[in-house]
Amino acid sequence: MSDTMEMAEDTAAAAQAGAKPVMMRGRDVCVFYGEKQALFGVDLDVRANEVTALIGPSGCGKSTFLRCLNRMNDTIDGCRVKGKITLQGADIYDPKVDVVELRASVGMVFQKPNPFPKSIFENIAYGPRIHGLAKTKAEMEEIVATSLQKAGLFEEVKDRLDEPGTGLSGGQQQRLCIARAIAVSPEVILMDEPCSALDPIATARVEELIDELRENYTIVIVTHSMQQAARVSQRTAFFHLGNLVEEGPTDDIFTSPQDKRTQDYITGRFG
Ligand SMILES: Nc1ncnc2c1ncn2[C@@H]1O[C@H](COP(=O)(O)OP(=O)(O)OP(=O)(O)O)[C@@H](O)[C@H]1O
Repeated sequence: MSDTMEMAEDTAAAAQAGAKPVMMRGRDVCVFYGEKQALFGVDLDVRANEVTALIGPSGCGKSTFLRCLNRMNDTIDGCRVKGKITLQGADIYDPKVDVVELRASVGMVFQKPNPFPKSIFENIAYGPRIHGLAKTKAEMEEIVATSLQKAGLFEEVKDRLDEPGTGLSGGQQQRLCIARAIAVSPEVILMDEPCSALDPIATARVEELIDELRENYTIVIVTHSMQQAARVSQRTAFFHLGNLVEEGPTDDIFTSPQDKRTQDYITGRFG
């Protein structure tokens, strides 16, 4: 079946079942770092306008899977990805895919806020500029303002857009990085432990933001905190030793996991 037909069937089936349509789909995803296999045949659907949390003990392959979704693993020497991953039905590993465009559609926010050593304005304007999204200065100012608004940062920085992004607090820097991802109009935002370097107040602010963003974007978040997964996600996927053990609605995973390994992890028997 063609990717487009598969996608049309998914959308129809999802609508009938009251579920959100599939935005990204991984099938039989295997990842190798040199000889070492890090992921074993992962099948996972990421649904539109939902937050999907990837949880599991250290080294289980959460970040590896996340990086497959925007081909960030391409940048790691010796890393090979097998299987199929689609974005809105289109194979993202097709040789014709422009990886820079893909990473605009599937943006990424990292563990440690990493603003460029430039002004707040330039941090946001850089992506739209290289993607040719603004024809005039006024259009660029509009994109910068809207992106900062969507990331809940505009009010705090509107009077100092020409000051360095690195001068903001950690939580503000992380929201700046989220605004930077938003500025190039992504479909999906990947977040790799986005709160692990933040204090509880900044964490709460970013978690609220994630909840707001789901209205317009699809979010996949790697988190070590089960409380965070429970607070922010609608679906949770539990990984263990490179395998996807189970996935489903977050409430089900936390209240009635099907697999003993999931149960042991969420009850704190290992981690
Ligand atoms: N660049 C790399 N080179 C070699 N091996 C790697 C690399 N990145 C990850 N691995 C290995 O792949 C496996 C999965 O790692 P990954 O970072 O995806 O797990 P994780 O669940 O995100 O872990 P953590 O919660 O500690 O961040 C681990 O055994 C890890 O050592």
